[in-house]
Amino acid sequence: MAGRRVNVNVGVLGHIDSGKTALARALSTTASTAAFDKQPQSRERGITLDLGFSCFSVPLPAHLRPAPGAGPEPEPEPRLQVTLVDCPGHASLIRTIIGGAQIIDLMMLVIDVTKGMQTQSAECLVIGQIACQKLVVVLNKTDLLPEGKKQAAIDRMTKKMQKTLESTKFRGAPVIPVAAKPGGPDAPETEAPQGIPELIELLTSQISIPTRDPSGPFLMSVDHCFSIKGQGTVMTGTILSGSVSLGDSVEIPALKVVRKVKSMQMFHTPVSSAVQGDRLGICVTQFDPKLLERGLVCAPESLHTVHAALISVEKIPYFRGPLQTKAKFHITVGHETVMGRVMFFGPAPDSLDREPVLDSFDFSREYLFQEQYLCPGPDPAAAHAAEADEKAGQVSAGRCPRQQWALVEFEKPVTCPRLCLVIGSRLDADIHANTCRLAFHGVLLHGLEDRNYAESALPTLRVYKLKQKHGVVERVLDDHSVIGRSLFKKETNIQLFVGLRVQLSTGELGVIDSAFGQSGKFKVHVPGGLSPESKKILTSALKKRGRAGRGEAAKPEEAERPEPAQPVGLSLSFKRYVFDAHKRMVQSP
Ligand SMILES: Nc1nc2c(ncn2[C@@H]2O[C@H](COP(=O)(O)OP(=O)(O)OP(=O)(O)O)[C@@H](O)[C@H]2O)c(=O)[nH]1
Ligand SMILES: [Mg+2]
Repeated sequence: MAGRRVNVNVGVLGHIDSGKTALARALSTTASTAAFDKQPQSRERGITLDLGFSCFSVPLPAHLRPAPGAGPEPEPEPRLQVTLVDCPGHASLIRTIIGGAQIIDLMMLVIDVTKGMQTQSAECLVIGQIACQKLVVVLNKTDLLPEGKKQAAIDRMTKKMQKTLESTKFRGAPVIPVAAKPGGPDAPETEAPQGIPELIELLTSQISIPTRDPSGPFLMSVDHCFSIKGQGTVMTGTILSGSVSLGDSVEIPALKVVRKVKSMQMFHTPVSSAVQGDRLGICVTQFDPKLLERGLVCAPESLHTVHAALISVEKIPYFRGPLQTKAKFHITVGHETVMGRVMFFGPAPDSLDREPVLDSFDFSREYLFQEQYLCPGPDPAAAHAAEADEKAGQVSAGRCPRQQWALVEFEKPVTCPRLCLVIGSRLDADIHANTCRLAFHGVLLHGLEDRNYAESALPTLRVYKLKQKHGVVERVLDDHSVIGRSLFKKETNIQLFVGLRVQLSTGELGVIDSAFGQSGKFKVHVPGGLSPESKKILTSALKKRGRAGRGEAAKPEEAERPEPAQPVGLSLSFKRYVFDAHKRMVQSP
Protein backbone atom coordinates (compact mmCIF):
# COMPACT_ATOMS: atom_id res chain seq x y z
CA MET A 1 0.00 0.00 0.00
CA ALA A 2 1.64 3.20 -1.08
CA GLY A 3 2.39 5.40 1.94
CA ARG A 4 0.55 8.67 2.60
CA ARG A 5 1.62 11.38 0.18
CA VAL A 6 2.30 14.93 1.28
CA ASN A 7 2.06 17.24 -1.70
CA VAL A 8 4.01 20.49 -2.14
CA ASN A 9 3.87 22.70 -5.21
CA VAL A 10 7.16 23.98 -6.61
CA GLY A 11 7.03 26.68 -9.27
CA VAL A 12 9.47 26.71 -12.19
CA LEU A 13 9.79 30.33 -13.24
CA GLY A 14 12.30 32.33 -15.23
CA HIS A 15 13.08 34.21 -18.42
CA ILE A 16 12.00 32.66 -21.70
CA ASP A 17 14.23 29.81 -22.90
CA SER A 18 16.13 29.56 -19.62
CA GLY A 19 15.32 25.84 -19.64
CA LYS A 20 12.32 25.61 -17.27
CA THR A 21 10.48 22.90 -19.19
CA ALA A 22 13.67 20.92 -19.78
CA LEU A 23 14.33 21.09 -16.03
CA ALA A 24 10.77 20.00 -15.18
CA ARG A 25 11.16 17.08 -17.53
CA ALA A 26 14.56 16.13 -16.08
CA LEU A 27 13.14 16.16 -12.53
CA SER A 28 9.80 14.46 -13.13
CA THR A 29 8.82 10.84 -13.02
CA THR A 30 5.12 11.48 -13.67
CA ALA A 31 3.62 13.94 -16.07
CA SER A 32 0.07 15.24 -16.03
CA THR A 33 -2.09 15.59 -19.10
CA ALA A 34 -0.58 18.86 -20.19
CA ALA A 35 3.05 18.77 -19.17
CA PHE A 36 6.19 19.49 -21.16
CA ASP A 37 4.61 21.68 -23.85
CA LYS A 38 2.42 18.87 -25.19
CA GLN A 39 -0.22 21.31 -26.55
CA PRO A 40 0.04 21.73 -30.32
CA GLN A 41 0.46 25.52 -30.18
CA SER A 42 3.35 25.12 -27.71
CA ARG A 43 5.01 22.69 -30.09
CA GLU A 44 4.46 25.00 -33.02
CA ARG A 45 5.91 28.05 -31.33
CA GLY A 46 8.51 26.12 -29.33
CA ILE A 47 7.54 27.94 -26.15
CA THR A 48 5.45 27.12 -23.10
CA LEU A 49 2.06 28.83 -23.36
CA ASP A 50 0.27 27.48 -20.32
CA LEU A 51 1.00 26.03 -16.90
CA GLY A 52 2.45 22.52 -17.15
CA PHE A 53 2.16 20.07 -14.24
CA SER A 54 4.33 17.08 -13.48
CA CYS A 55 5.70 15.54 -10.32
CA PHE A 56 8.23 13.37 -8.62
CA SER A 57 8.20 11.86 -5.16
CA VAL A 58 10.86 11.12 -2.57
CA PRO A 59 10.69 9.53 0.88
CA LEU A 60 9.28 12.07 3.31
CA PRO A 61 12.43 13.67 4.80
CA ALA A 62 12.97 13.33 8.52
CA HIS A 63 12.46 17.06 9.17
CA LEU A 64 8.94 16.80 7.77
CA ARG A 65 7.87 13.72 9.74
CA PRO A 66 5.86 14.22 12.95
CA ALA A 67 8.05 13.82 16.04
CA PRO A 68 7.96 10.20 17.29
CA GLY A 69 4.91 9.67 19.50
CA ALA A 70 3.50 13.08 18.50
CA GLY A 71 0.35 11.73 16.93
CA PRO A 72 -0.66 8.59 15.03
CA GLU A 73 2.17 6.38 13.83
CA PRO A 74 3.08 7.56 10.30
CA GLU A 75 1.88 5.13 7.66
CA PRO A 76 4.54 2.93 6.05
CA GLU A 77 6.97 4.90 3.85
CA PRO A 78 5.26 8.29 3.85
CA ARG A 79 6.26 10.07 0.64
CA LEU A 80 6.84 13.70 -0.23
CA GLN A 81 5.25 14.42 -3.59
CA VAL A 82 6.71 17.46 -5.36
CA THR A 83 4.33 18.87 -7.97
CA LEU A 84 6.21 21.02 -10.47
CA VAL A 85 4.27 24.00 -11.87
CA ASP A 86 6.12 24.79 -15.09
CA CYS A 87 5.30 28.41 -15.97
CA PRO A 88 5.70 30.16 -19.34
CA GLY A 89 8.59 32.58 -19.67
CA HIS A 90 7.38 34.77 -22.52
CA ALA A 91 6.74 38.37 -21.41
CA SER A 92 3.24 38.39 -22.89
CA LEU A 93 2.20 35.46 -20.67
CA ILE A 94 2.81 37.20 -17.36
CA ARG A 95 -0.85 36.77 -16.31
CA THR A 96 -0.33 33.00 -16.44
CA ILE A 97 2.93 33.34 -14.53
CA ILE A 98 1.15 35.35 -11.81
CA GLY A 99 -1.61 32.72 -11.69
CA GLY A 100 0.97 29.96 -11.38
CA ALA A 101 2.89 31.79 -8.66
CA GLN A 102 -0.21 31.88 -6.46
CA ILE A 103 -0.47 28.11 -6.19
CA ILE A 104 3.11 27.34 -5.24
CA ASP A 105 4.87 26.85 -1.93
CA LEU A 106 8.43 27.26 -3.21
CA MET A 107 9.80 28.91 -6.34
CA MET A 108 12.69 27.74 -8.48
CA LEU A 109 14.05 30.74 -10.37
CA VAL A 110 15.74 29.29 -13.45
CA ILE A 111 18.62 31.38 -14.78
CA ASP A 112 20.53 30.70 -18.00
CA VAL A 113 24.02 30.68 -16.49
CA THR A 114 25.46 32.17 -19.71
CA LYS A 115 23.07 35.15 -19.48
CA GLY A 116 22.37 35.85 -15.81
CA MET A 117 19.37 37.94 -14.71
CA GLN A 118 17.16 38.91 -17.67
CA THR A 119 14.00 41.03 -17.77
CA GLN A 120 11.52 38.30 -16.99
CA SER A 121 13.90 36.78 -14.40
CA ALA A 122 13.53 40.11 -12.55
CA GLU A 123 9.74 40.12 -12.96
CA CYS A 124 9.55 36.51 -11.75
CA LEU A 125 11.64 37.49 -8.73
CA VAL A 126 9.20 40.34 -8.00
CA ILE A 127 6.23 37.96 -8.32
CA GLY A 128 8.03 35.50 -6.05
CA GLN A 129 8.48 38.17 -3.37
CA ILE A 130 4.77 38.89 -3.50
CA ALA A 131 3.37 35.37 -3.73
CA CYS A 132 5.92 32.89 -2.35
CA GLN A 133 7.73 32.16 0.86
CA LYS A 134 10.76 30.23 -0.39
CA LEU A 135 13.09 30.47 -3.38
CA VAL A 136 15.89 28.40 -4.89
CA VAL A 137 17.98 29.77 -7.77
CA VAL A 138 18.89 27.21 -10.44
CA LEU A 139 21.77 28.13 -12.77
CA ASN A 140 20.96 26.10 -15.88
CA LYS A 141 22.90 25.25 -19.08
CA THR A 142 26.26 24.87 -17.32
CA ASP A 143 27.25 22.53 -20.15
CA LEU A 144 27.57 25.64 -22.33
CA LEU A 145 30.35 27.05 -20.16
CA PRO A 146 33.86 26.56 -21.52
CA GLU A 147 35.41 23.52 -19.82
CA GLY A 148 38.41 25.16 -18.18
CA LYS A 149 36.43 28.12 -16.82
CA LYS A 150 33.22 26.35 -15.77
CA GLN A 151 33.63 26.47 -11.99
CA ALA A 152 34.90 30.06 -12.03
CA ALA A 153 31.92 31.14 -14.17
CA ILE A 154 29.51 29.31 -11.89
CA ASP A 155 31.08 30.90 -8.80
CA ARG A 156 30.88 34.35 -10.41
CA MET A 157 27.23 33.94 -11.35
CA THR A 158 26.43 32.50 -7.93
CA LYS A 159 27.90 35.61 -6.28
CA LYS A 160 25.97 37.84 -8.67
CA MET A 161 22.70 36.12 -7.86
CA GLN A 162 23.36 36.29 -4.13
CA LYS A 163 23.97 40.02 -4.52
CA THR A 164 20.69 40.40 -6.41
CA LEU A 165 18.83 38.54 -3.65
CA GLU A 166 20.52 40.70 -0.96
CA SER A 167 17.78 43.36 -1.16
CA THR A 168 14.90 40.87 -1.19
CA LYS A 169 13.25 38.64 1.41
CA PHE A 170 15.09 35.71 -0.23
CA ARG A 171 18.47 36.94 0.99
CA GLY A 172 20.79 33.92 1.45
CA ALA A 173 18.61 31.56 -0.66
CA PRO A 174 20.55 28.65 -2.16
CA VAL A 175 21.94 28.80 -5.71
CA ILE A 176 22.66 25.52 -7.53
CA PRO A 177 24.17 24.78 -10.99
CA VAL A 178 22.61 22.17 -13.31
CA ALA A 179 22.38 21.22 -16.96
CA ALA A 180 18.81 20.10 -17.59
CA LYS A 181 19.52 19.20 -21.21
CA PRO A 182 23.23 19.14 -21.92
CA GLY A 183 23.97 19.69 -25.59
CA GLY A 184 20.64 21.45 -26.13
CA PRO A 185 17.73 20.48 -28.39
CA ASP A 186 19.73 18.31 -30.74
CA ALA A 187 21.45 16.29 -28.03
CA PRO A 188 20.42 12.61 -27.96
CA GLU A 189 17.87 11.66 -25.28
CA THR A 190 20.60 9.48 -23.81
CA GLU A 191 22.60 12.57 -22.79
CA ALA A 192 22.01 12.52 -18.99
CA PRO A 193 21.05 15.79 -17.30
CA GLN A 194 23.63 17.03 -14.79
CA GLY A 195 23.10 18.08 -11.19
CA ILE A 196 19.56 16.70 -10.86
CA PRO A 197 20.08 14.44 -7.79
CA GLU A 198 21.78 17.35 -5.99
CA LEU A 199 18.84 19.62 -6.92
CA ILE A 200 16.31 17.08 -5.62
CA GLU A 201 18.35 16.83 -2.43
CA LEU A 202 18.35 20.62 -2.10
CA LEU A 203 14.62 20.99 -2.81
CA THR A 204 13.78 18.28 -0.29
CA SER A 205 15.85 20.03 2.36
CA GLN A 206 14.37 23.46 1.57
CA ILE A 207 10.75 22.39 1.53
CA SER A 208 8.66 22.96 4.62
CA ILE A 209 5.10 21.73 4.54
CA PRO A 210 3.00 24.88 4.56
CA THR A 211 0.24 24.78 7.14
CA ARG A 212 -2.67 23.42 5.19
CA ASP A 213 -5.95 24.87 6.39
CA PRO A 214 -8.77 22.46 5.47
CA SER A 215 -11.25 24.71 7.25
CA GLY A 216 -11.38 27.67 4.81
CA PRO A 217 -14.05 27.78 2.06
CA PHE A 218 -13.24 25.30 -0.70
CA LEU A 219 -11.48 27.07 -3.60
CA MET A 220 -9.57 25.47 -6.44
CA SER A 221 -7.71 27.09 -9.30
CA VAL A 222 -8.53 25.12 -12.45
CA ASP A 223 -5.85 24.96 -15.12
CA HIS A 224 -7.25 22.32 -17.46
CA CYS A 225 -10.71 21.04 -18.25
CA PHE A 226 -11.74 18.14 -20.45
CA SER A 227 -14.60 15.64 -20.87
CA ILE A 228 -14.50 11.91 -20.40
CA LYS A 229 -17.17 10.14 -22.43
CA GLY A 230 -19.78 8.51 -20.25
CA GLN A 231 -18.27 9.90 -17.05
CA GLY A 232 -18.55 13.66 -17.07
CA THR A 233 -16.28 16.70 -17.18
CA VAL A 234 -12.88 16.67 -15.44
CA MET A 235 -11.29 19.81 -14.01
CA THR A 236 -7.65 19.53 -12.98
CA GLY A 237 -6.20 22.08 -10.63
CA THR A 238 -4.73 23.02 -7.30
CA ILE A 239 -6.72 23.52 -4.13
CA LEU A 240 -6.05 27.04 -2.83
CA SER A 241 -8.16 26.82 0.32
CA GLY A 242 -10.45 24.47 2.20
CA SER A 243 -11.13 20.86 1.23
CA VAL A 244 -13.43 18.79 -0.97
CA SER A 245 -14.93 15.28 -0.70
CA LEU A 246 -16.84 12.93 -2.95
CA GLY A 247 -20.49 13.97 -3.27
CA ASP A 248 -19.84 17.62 -2.39
CA SER A 249 -21.57 20.30 -4.47
CA VAL A 250 -19.16 22.70 -6.12
CA GLU A 251 -19.87 25.95 -7.98
CA ILE A 252 -18.25 27.10 -11.22
CA PRO A 253 -18.82 30.86 -10.81
CA ALA A 254 -17.77 31.76 -14.37
CA LEU A 255 -20.60 29.55 -15.66
CA LYS A 256 -22.90 30.17 -12.69
CA VAL A 257 -23.51 26.40 -12.38
CA VAL A 258 -23.32 24.01 -9.42
CA ARG A 259 -22.29 20.38 -9.90
CA LYS A 260 -21.80 17.31 -7.72
CA VAL A 261 -18.33 15.76 -7.32
CA LYS A 262 -18.60 12.26 -8.84
CA SER A 263 -14.97 11.15 -8.49
CA MET A 264 -11.51 12.54 -7.74
CA GLN A 265 -7.97 11.50 -8.66
CA MET A 266 -4.54 12.63 -7.62
CA PHE A 267 -2.01 11.77 -10.31
CA HIS A 268 -4.08 8.83 -11.56
CA THR A 269 -4.86 7.53 -8.04
CA PRO A 270 -8.55 7.67 -6.94
CA VAL A 271 -9.06 9.60 -3.69
CA SER A 272 -12.17 10.41 -1.65
CA SER A 273 -11.07 13.79 -0.28
CA ALA A 274 -8.38 16.43 -0.75
CA VAL A 275 -7.21 19.59 1.06
CA GLN A 276 -5.52 22.93 0.42
CA GLY A 277 -2.27 22.52 -1.52
CA ASP A 278 -3.31 19.26 -3.16
CA ARG A 279 -3.31 18.94 -6.91
CA LEU A 280 -6.04 16.77 -8.33
CA GLY A 281 -8.65 16.09 -10.97
CA ILE A 282 -12.31 16.40 -10.05
CA CYS A 283 -14.96 14.76 -12.23
CA VAL A 284 -18.41 16.35 -12.11
CA THR A 285 -21.61 15.83 -14.06
CA GLN A 286 -21.25 16.95 -17.63
CA PHE A 287 -20.77 20.56 -18.77
CA ASP A 288 -19.01 21.84 -21.87
CA PRO A 289 -15.27 21.92 -20.99
CA LYS A 290 -14.56 24.55 -23.62
CA LEU A 291 -16.43 27.05 -21.44
CA LEU A 292 -13.85 26.78 -18.69
CA GLU A 293 -10.32 26.61 -20.09
CA ARG A 294 -9.07 28.00 -16.78
CA GLY A 295 -10.72 29.60 -13.77
CA LEU A 296 -12.02 28.84 -10.31
CA VAL A 297 -14.26 26.23 -8.77
CA CYS A 298 -15.45 26.73 -5.22
CA ALA A 299 -17.91 25.99 -2.49
CA PRO A 300 -21.28 27.40 -3.62
CA GLU A 301 -21.71 31.14 -2.86
CA SER A 302 -18.21 31.42 -1.39
CA LEU A 303 -16.87 33.88 -3.95
CA HIS A 304 -18.10 37.35 -4.73
CA THR A 305 -18.26 39.22 -8.00
CA VAL A 306 -17.12 42.79 -7.60
CA HIS A 307 -17.31 45.90 -9.77
CA ALA A 308 -14.80 47.82 -7.65
CA ALA A 309 -12.65 47.19 -4.62
CA LEU A 310 -10.76 48.82 -1.80
CA ILE A 311 -7.25 47.41 -1.58
CA SER A 312 -4.25 47.92 0.65
CA VAL A 313 -1.48 48.86 -1.77
CA GLU A 314 2.31 48.79 -1.90
CA LYS A 315 4.37 50.05 -4.79
CA ILE A 316 6.87 47.62 -6.34
CA PRO A 317 10.21 49.41 -5.98
CA TYR A 318 11.52 48.32 -9.39
CA PHE A 319 8.61 49.99 -11.19
CA ARG A 320 9.80 53.25 -12.69
CA GLY A 321 7.61 56.32 -12.48
CA PRO A 322 4.83 57.52 -10.18
CA LEU A 323 1.57 55.69 -9.54
CA GLN A 324 -0.92 58.42 -10.43
CA THR A 325 -4.50 58.59 -9.24
CA LYS A 326 -6.92 58.18 -12.18
CA ALA A 327 -4.33 56.09 -14.06
CA LYS A 328 -5.39 52.75 -15.56
CA PHE A 329 -3.55 49.51 -14.88
CA HIS A 330 -3.97 45.83 -15.69
CA ILE A 331 -5.27 44.53 -12.40
CA THR A 332 -4.73 40.85 -11.58
CA VAL A 333 -7.24 39.86 -8.92
CA GLY A 334 -6.82 36.30 -7.77
CA HIS A 335 -6.52 34.56 -11.13
CA GLU A 336 -8.20 37.07 -13.41
CA THR A 337 -6.68 40.16 -15.02
CA VAL A 338 -8.88 43.11 -16.04
CA MET A 339 -8.29 46.84 -16.66
CA GLY A 340 -8.97 49.09 -13.70
CA ARG A 341 -8.70 52.74 -12.75
CA VAL A 342 -7.14 53.61 -9.39
CA MET A 343 -7.54 56.36 -6.85
CA PHE A 344 -4.92 56.43 -4.08
CA PHE A 345 -5.54 57.64 -0.57
CA GLY A 346 -3.78 57.49 2.76
CA PRO A 347 -4.42 57.89 6.48
CA ALA A 348 -5.41 61.26 7.92
CA PRO A 349 -2.25 63.14 8.98
CA ASP A 350 -2.72 62.26 12.66
CA SER A 351 -2.56 58.50 11.98
CA LEU A 352 0.42 58.19 9.63
CA ASP A 353 2.12 55.65 11.86
CA ARG A 354 -0.90 53.46 12.55
CA GLU A 355 -0.20 49.72 12.25
CA PRO A 356 -1.23 48.41 8.78
CA VAL A 357 -4.48 46.39 8.77
CA LEU A 358 -4.57 43.73 6.06
CA ASP A 359 -7.74 41.82 6.75
CA SER A 360 -10.47 44.47 6.60
CA PHE A 361 -11.26 48.05 5.60
CA ASP A 362 -12.40 50.53 8.22
CA PHE A 363 -15.22 52.71 6.84
CA SER A 364 -15.51 54.57 10.11
CA ARG A 365 -12.17 56.33 9.60
CA GLU A 366 -11.36 59.37 7.48
CA TYR A 367 -8.72 59.17 4.75
CA LEU A 368 -6.73 61.79 2.87
CA PHE A 369 -6.99 61.82 -0.93
CA GLN A 370 -3.66 61.46 -2.74
CA GLU A 371 -2.85 62.58 -6.27
CA GLN A 372 -0.44 59.65 -6.31
CA TYR A 373 1.05 56.84 -4.25
CA LEU A 374 3.43 58.38 -1.73
CA CYS A 375 6.97 57.02 -1.68
CA PRO A 376 9.56 57.58 1.07
CA GLY A 377 11.12 61.00 0.45
CA PRO A 378 14.67 61.01 -1.03
CA ASP A 379 16.18 63.42 1.44
CA PRO A 380 15.87 64.08 5.18
CA ALA A 381 15.26 67.78 4.45
CA ALA A 382 11.90 66.77 3.04
CA ALA A 383 10.97 65.55 6.50
CA HIS A 384 11.16 69.08 7.96
CA ALA A 385 9.06 70.47 5.13
CA ALA A 386 6.70 67.58 5.78
CA GLU A 387 6.38 68.48 9.48
CA ALA A 388 5.16 71.96 8.54
CA ASP A 389 2.88 70.49 5.87
CA GLU A 390 1.60 67.92 8.28
CA LYS A 391 0.35 70.59 10.69
CA ALA A 392 -1.67 71.87 7.80
CA GLY A 393 -3.01 68.32 7.43
CA GLN A 394 -1.24 67.65 4.12
CA VAL A 395 1.10 64.66 3.97
CA SER A 396 3.91 65.41 1.56
CA ALA A 397 5.98 62.68 -0.08
CA GLY A 398 8.62 63.16 2.63
CA ARG A 399 6.57 61.42 5.35
CA CYS A 400 5.44 58.12 3.95
CA PRO A 401 2.37 56.65 5.69
CA ARG A 402 2.76 53.07 6.89
CA GLN A 403 -0.26 51.99 4.91
CA GLN A 404 -1.88 53.34 1.77
CA TRP A 405 -5.01 52.25 -0.02
CA ALA A 406 -6.52 52.45 -3.46
CA LEU A 407 -10.05 52.39 -4.78
CA VAL A 408 -9.89 50.22 -7.90
CA GLU A 409 -12.77 50.51 -10.40
CA PHE A 410 -12.79 47.56 -12.79
CA GLU A 411 -13.79 47.82 -16.42
CA LYS A 412 -15.67 44.55 -16.02
CA PRO A 413 -16.78 42.68 -12.92
CA VAL A 414 -14.34 40.19 -11.35
CA THR A 415 -15.10 37.02 -9.41
CA CYS A 416 -12.62 36.48 -6.61
CA PRO A 417 -12.18 35.29 -3.05
CA ARG A 418 -12.10 37.72 -0.16
CA LEU A 419 -8.67 39.06 0.84
CA CYS A 420 -7.12 37.77 -2.37
CA LEU A 421 -3.86 39.03 -3.88
CA VAL A 422 -4.07 42.01 -6.23
CA ILE A 423 -1.26 42.97 -8.63
CA GLY A 424 -1.35 46.11 -10.76
CA SER A 425 0.84 46.17 -13.83
CA ARG A 426 1.43 48.00 -17.09
CA LEU A 427 1.21 45.00 -19.41
CA ASP A 428 0.87 47.28 -22.42
CA ALA A 429 4.41 48.51 -21.77
CA ASP A 430 6.94 47.60 -24.44
CA ILE A 431 8.04 44.06 -23.59
CA HIS A 432 11.44 44.73 -25.15
CA ALA A 433 12.14 47.66 -22.86
CA ASN A 434 14.14 46.31 -19.96
CA THR A 435 11.75 47.63 -17.34
CA CYS A 436 9.65 45.99 -14.68
CA ARG A 437 5.98 46.19 -15.70
CA LEU A 438 4.70 45.19 -12.29
CA ALA A 439 3.66 48.40 -10.58
CA PHE A 440 2.02 47.57 -7.26
CA HIS A 441 0.56 44.75 -5.24
CA GLY A 442 -1.90 44.51 -2.40
CA VAL A 443 -4.73 42.69 -0.69
CA LEU A 444 -8.39 43.03 -1.68
CA LEU A 445 -9.86 44.27 1.61
CA HIS A 446 -13.42 45.07 0.54
CA GLY A 447 -15.23 44.22 -2.69
CA LEU A 448 -18.06 46.47 -3.96
CA GLU A 449 -20.59 44.02 -5.37
CA ASP A 450 -23.35 46.45 -6.22
CA ARG A 451 -23.17 47.62 -9.85
CA ASN A 452 -24.35 51.03 -8.58
CA TYR A 453 -21.59 51.19 -6.01
CA ALA A 454 -20.96 54.83 -6.92
CA GLU A 455 -24.32 55.76 -5.42
CA SER A 456 -24.73 53.02 -2.83
CA ALA A 457 -21.23 52.57 -1.40
CA LEU A 458 -18.83 55.37 -2.30
CA PRO A 459 -20.60 58.12 -0.30
CA THR A 460 -19.71 56.08 2.81
CA LEU A 461 -16.03 56.16 1.84
CA ARG A 462 -14.78 59.21 3.76
CA VAL A 463 -11.87 60.27 1.59
CA TYR A 464 -11.36 64.01 1.70
CA LYS A 465 -9.30 66.60 -0.12
CA LEU A 466 -7.82 69.31 2.02
CA LYS A 467 -8.52 72.72 0.52
CA GLN A 468 -6.54 75.76 1.64
CA LYS A 469 -7.05 79.38 0.57
CA HIS A 470 -4.93 82.34 1.60
CA GLY A 471 -5.78 86.06 1.64
CA VAL A 472 -4.85 89.14 3.65
CA VAL A 473 -6.53 91.56 6.03
CA GLU A 474 -7.07 94.78 4.17
CA ARG A 475 -8.17 96.79 7.19
CA VAL A 476 -9.82 96.87 10.58
CA LEU A 477 -13.50 97.84 10.92
CA ASP A 478 -13.57 97.66 14.72
CA ASP A 479 -12.11 95.53 17.55
CA HIS A 480 -14.17 92.54 16.40
CA SER A 481 -14.16 92.80 12.63
CA VAL A 482 -11.81 93.22 9.72
CA ILE A 483 -12.10 93.32 5.94
CA GLY A 484 -10.25 90.65 4.01
CA ARG A 485 -9.28 90.42 0.33
CA SER A 486 -7.45 88.22 -2.25
CA LEU A 487 -8.90 85.04 -0.81
CA PHE A 488 -11.81 84.71 -3.26
CA LYS A 489 -12.17 85.47 -6.92
CA LYS A 490 -14.50 88.32 -7.83
CA GLU A 491 -17.10 85.93 -9.20
CA THR A 492 -17.03 83.57 -6.19
CA ASN A 493 -20.34 83.30 -4.36
CA ILE A 494 -18.97 84.19 -0.92
CA GLN A 495 -22.32 83.34 0.62
CA LEU A 496 -21.28 79.67 0.38
CA PHE A 497 -18.37 80.37 2.75
CA VAL A 498 -20.29 82.37 5.37
CA GLY A 499 -19.84 80.76 8.78
CA LEU A 500 -16.53 79.09 7.96
CA ARG A 501 -13.62 79.78 10.29
CA VAL A 502 -10.46 81.58 9.16
CA GLN A 503 -7.15 81.87 10.95
CA LEU A 504 -5.37 85.25 11.20
CA SER A 505 -1.60 85.01 10.92
CA THR A 506 -1.49 86.92 14.20
CA GLY A 507 -3.24 83.97 15.86
CA GLU A 508 -6.83 85.09 16.24
CA LEU A 509 -9.70 83.01 14.98
CA GLY A 510 -12.23 84.70 12.71
CA VAL A 511 -15.52 83.72 11.10
CA ILE A 512 -16.52 84.77 7.59
CA ASP A 513 -19.49 87.04 8.09
CA SER A 514 -20.52 88.28 4.64
CA ALA A 515 -19.33 89.53 1.27
CA PHE A 516 -18.10 93.16 1.27
CA GLY A 517 -18.64 95.03 -1.98
CA GLN A 518 -18.47 93.30 -5.39
CA SER A 519 -14.76 92.75 -5.77
CA GLY A 520 -14.39 89.51 -3.79
CA LYS A 521 -13.74 91.27 -0.47
CA PHE A 522 -15.41 89.94 2.65
CA LYS A 523 -16.07 90.82 6.27
CA VAL A 524 -14.59 88.67 9.06
CA HIS A 525 -15.99 88.66 12.58
CA VAL A 526 -13.31 88.05 15.27
CA PRO A 527 -15.29 86.68 18.25
CA GLY A 528 -12.39 86.96 20.68
CA GLY A 529 -11.52 90.45 19.51
CA LEU A 530 -8.22 91.60 17.99
CA SER A 531 -5.18 91.44 20.28
CA PRO A 532 -3.42 94.77 21.06
CA GLU A 533 -0.40 93.70 18.93
CA SER A 534 -2.65 92.87 16.02
CA LYS A 535 -4.40 96.24 16.30
CA LYS A 536 -1.02 97.97 16.35
CA ILE A 537 0.12 96.13 13.22
CA LEU A 538 -3.18 96.70 11.49
CA THR A 539 -3.79 100.33 12.32
CA SER A 540 -0.37 101.67 11.32
CA ALA A 541 0.03 105.32 10.00
CA LEU A 542 -2.83 106.24 7.69
CA LYS A 543 -1.68 106.79 4.13
CA LYS A 544 -3.54 109.54 2.38
CA ARG A 545 -4.76 107.69 -0.64
CA GLY A 546 -8.24 109.11 -1.12
CA ARG A 547 -9.27 110.64 -4.41
CA ALA A 548 -9.08 114.12 -2.91
CA GLY A 549 -5.93 114.70 -4.88
CA ARG A 550 -7.83 114.20 -8.06
CA GLY A 551 -10.93 116.18 -7.02
CA GLU A 552 -13.16 113.10 -6.92
CA ALA A 553 -15.19 112.07 -3.86
CA ALA A 554 -13.94 108.77 -2.52
CA LYS A 555 -16.55 106.00 -2.39
CA PRO A 556 -17.50 104.84 1.17
CA GLU A 557 -15.47 101.59 0.87
CA GLU A 558 -12.58 103.57 -0.55
CA ALA A 559 -12.39 105.95 2.39
CA GLU A 560 -9.02 106.45 4.07
CA ARG A 561 -7.45 103.01 4.12
CA PRO A 562 -4.64 102.16 6.50
CA GLU A 563 -2.19 99.92 4.63
CA PRO A 564 -0.86 97.67 7.44
CA ALA A 565 2.89 98.00 7.87
CA GLN A 566 3.14 94.23 7.34
CA PRO A 567 0.37 92.11 5.83
CA VAL A 568 -1.71 90.07 8.25
CA GLY A 569 -2.65 86.81 6.57
CA LEU A 570 -6.01 85.11 6.54
CA SER A 571 -6.05 81.36 5.89
CA LEU A 572 -9.13 79.30 5.26
CA SER A 573 -8.85 75.52 5.26
CA PHE A 574 -11.62 72.99 4.96
CA LYS A 575 -12.21 69.44 3.84
CA ARG A 576 -14.24 68.36 0.85
CA TYR A 577 -15.22 64.69 0.73
CA VAL A 578 -14.45 63.28 -2.71
CA PHE A 579 -17.69 61.26 -2.85
CA ASP A 580 -19.99 63.82 -1.19
CA ALA A 581 -22.61 64.60 -3.83
CA HIS A 582 -23.35 67.92 -2.10
CA LYS A 583 -19.65 68.93 -2.14
CA ARG A 584 -20.00 70.30 1.41
CA MET A 585 -17.09 72.21 2.92
CA VAL A 586 -16.32 70.74 6.31
CA GLN A 587 -14.04 72.16 8.96
CA SER A 588 -12.73 69.84 11.64
CA PRO A 589 -14.33 70.76 15.00
N1 LIG B 1 22.71 23.41 -23.80
C1 LIG B 1 21.62 23.36 -23.07
N2 LIG B 1 20.42 23.69 -23.61
C2 LIG B 1 19.35 23.61 -22.80
C3 LIG B 1 19.40 23.23 -21.45
N3 LIG B 1 18.14 23.28 -20.92
C4 LIG B 1 17.32 23.67 -21.93
N4 LIG B 1 18.04 23.86 -23.06
C5 LIG B 1 17.54 24.27 -24.38
O1 LIG B 1 17.04 25.62 -24.24
C6 LIG B 1 15.87 25.76 -25.07
C7 LIG B 1 14.72 26.21 -24.19
O2 LIG B 1 14.41 25.15 -23.32
P1 LIG B 1 12.99 25.13 -22.60
O3 LIG B 1 13.04 24.12 -21.54
O4 LIG B 1 11.89 25.06 -23.58
O5 LIG B 1 13.01 26.58 -21.96
P2 LIG B 1 11.82 27.26 -21.21
O6 LIG B 1 12.38 28.12 -20.16
O7 LIG B 1 10.83 26.24 -20.78
O8 LIG B 1 11.17 28.18 -22.34
P3 LIG B 1 9.76 28.94 -22.22
O9 LIG B 1 8.85 28.00 -21.52
O10 LIG B 1 9.33 29.23 -23.60
O11 LIG B 1 10.05 30.17 -21.42
C8 LIG B 1 15.61 24.40 -25.70
O12 LIG B 1 16.16 24.37 -26.98
C9 LIG B 1 16.35 23.45 -24.80
O13 LIG B 1 16.79 22.30 -25.49
C10 LIG B 1 20.70 22.91 -20.91
O14 LIG B 1 20.88 22.56 -19.75
N5 LIG B 1 21.76 23.00 -21.75
MG1 LIG C 1 8.85 26.13 -21.00
